[in-house]
Amino acid sequence: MEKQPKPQLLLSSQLSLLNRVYEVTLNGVFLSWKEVETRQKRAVGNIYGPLKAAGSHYVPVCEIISVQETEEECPSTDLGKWQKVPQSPVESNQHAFTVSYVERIQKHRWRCSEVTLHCTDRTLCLQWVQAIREQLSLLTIRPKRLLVYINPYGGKHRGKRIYEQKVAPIFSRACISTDVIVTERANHARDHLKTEAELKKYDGVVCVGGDGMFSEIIHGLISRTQCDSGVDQNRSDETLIPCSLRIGIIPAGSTDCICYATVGSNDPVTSALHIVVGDSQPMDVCSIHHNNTFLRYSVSLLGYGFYGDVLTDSERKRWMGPARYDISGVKTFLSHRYYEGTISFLPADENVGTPRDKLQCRSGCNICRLPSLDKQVSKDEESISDTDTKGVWQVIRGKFLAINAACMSCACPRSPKGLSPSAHLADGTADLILVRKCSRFDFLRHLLRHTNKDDQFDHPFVEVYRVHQFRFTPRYEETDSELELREAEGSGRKRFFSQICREHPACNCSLVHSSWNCDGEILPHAAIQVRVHCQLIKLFARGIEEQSVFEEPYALNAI
Ligand SMILES: CCCCCCCCCCCCC/C=C/[C@@H](O)[C@H](COP(=O)(O)O)NC(C)=O
Ligand SMILES: Nc1ncnc2c1ncn2[C@@H]1O[C@H](COP(=O)(O)OP(=O)(O)O)[C@@H](O)[C@H]1O
Ligand SMILES: [Ca+2]
Repeated sequence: MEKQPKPQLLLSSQLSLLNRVYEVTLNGVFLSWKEVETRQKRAVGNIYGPLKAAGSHYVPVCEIISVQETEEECPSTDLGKWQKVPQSPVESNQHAFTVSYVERIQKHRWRCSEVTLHCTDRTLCLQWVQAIREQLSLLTIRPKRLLVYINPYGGKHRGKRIYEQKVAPIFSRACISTDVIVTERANHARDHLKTEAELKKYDGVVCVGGDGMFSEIIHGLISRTQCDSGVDQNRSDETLIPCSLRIGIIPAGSTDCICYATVGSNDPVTSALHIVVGDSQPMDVCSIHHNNTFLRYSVSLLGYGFYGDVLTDSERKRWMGPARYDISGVKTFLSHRYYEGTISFLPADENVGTPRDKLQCRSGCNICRLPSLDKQVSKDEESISDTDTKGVWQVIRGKFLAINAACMSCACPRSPKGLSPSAHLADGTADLILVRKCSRFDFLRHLLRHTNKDDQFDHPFVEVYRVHQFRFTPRYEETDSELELREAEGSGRKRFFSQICREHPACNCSLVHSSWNCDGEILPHAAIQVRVHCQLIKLFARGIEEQSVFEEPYALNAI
């Protein structure tokens, strides 16, 4: 392996911290402070092992939040402290600066930590502050100005408080200026972004709320971007223009799966810190059309049958807060409804992996770095029968308890590995999961596997495909010729029965329709066409970090 050149040393001094002397060093990559060993301590070190690792701290410059000159503590209270070790020249000083930086704690959460270093004189102190600030100013990926939307009614109605108490102080410490809009109605944020917001003024948009609120933000931003570039969203074959502004999610909703699946936790402070350091995570977006009319975009779950019915029922119980999903989940499970229809899909190349390969998408994911692009764009219905070897549409008919498409894992606290644990955030594909009609007991086993380590796809009634595009037509909307073709395969009695049902859609037979749950919103149509747009948006996130990143902070040989 090629040896990395050592970064240039910028500043190095002996400064004091909690009555001890440290060698403090700044280079273009790290700020480090290492305790200076006294003879007495070295002797202890010989007994218990080297002191170096224990007394050394390394903070990557890109994880420093801010630096400021520290207001002096009252000298009289400090005096005793300083007098304890009077020999050292650094300890008689009163000048100090404080560096705030990212610290990793358990479960992928980040915290803002601080170190205050004391200097012999003010000149040295200012020199340090200036040197660190200069390094921070080179980090041009960091946002300086943000547009914040808060949904005050998301989740447990704590959005405003979460922002004011946990997020705003971090932004102000990082010298980020903000314009804050507390929404007054549903779609306020979407409409404001679409038509009014002066987007040029900002380096990013922050969404304080749940998946539904995030959905509003991306609808506003994507529509605005297409509109500004003259792209017609109603055409399902259009190549959409990626949005340039990044979006930060401060979780304050009910499921918050987009935050959880891109950061690894639902923690407002962690999200705020990912925004401050200027992380960037590209993300796929599905466009959903009904004939040639644009309906919606989706980034997480698109679910017909079970998840559609859970959402429809839970909307009536919004007053319950996040618990509504549990109550509606049990109710929907007990109703055990199945739906008949046809799904056709354009499978992805196998070199992007498969939904069952157990290769999870993590920070710096290789599959997302070289995404598989949907080269064959379907122009119309004809391509369903396209026999081109590059991408052949496949057709599946049947009775389904659930049809789910996951553009990413959809991991959330309810299901830590998610609906499709190996789905990728930015590979240009979605995982299409078909759960065929089965017994209640089997369906329960499948559902419960979302909550433990067992493979939820390892059932004979579950199929999963990695796709670029798919379509769904519920049986009651199939054209007469399609139905006749299918019914010719069945018995005359079945044909008579289904005809009756088409005339009585309210009866409890297999022709009753469900709705699509699209990132927590109900879609008005059951027959839809879906296409994945690779990396259409970017978040202030970096994907879920491997655990070892915080267990062994950084490769020390890079220093
Ligand atoms: C009987 C035991 C059942 C356990 C099943 C656990 C499966 C959990 C899989 C959850 C997948 C969630 C995908 C996220 C969807 C969100 O977009 C949506 C809206 O979230 P929001 O309310 O806006 O935060 N939430 C739901 C529950 O539909
Ligand atoms: N001020 C508001 N009043 C009512 N509804 C709003 C407001 N702002 C946003 N919404 C809507 O609230 C819905 C739920 O928001 P979300 O933040 O996702 O919370 P939850 O996760 O609890 O569903 C979204 O569909 C969003 O459009
Ligand atoms: Ca994807």
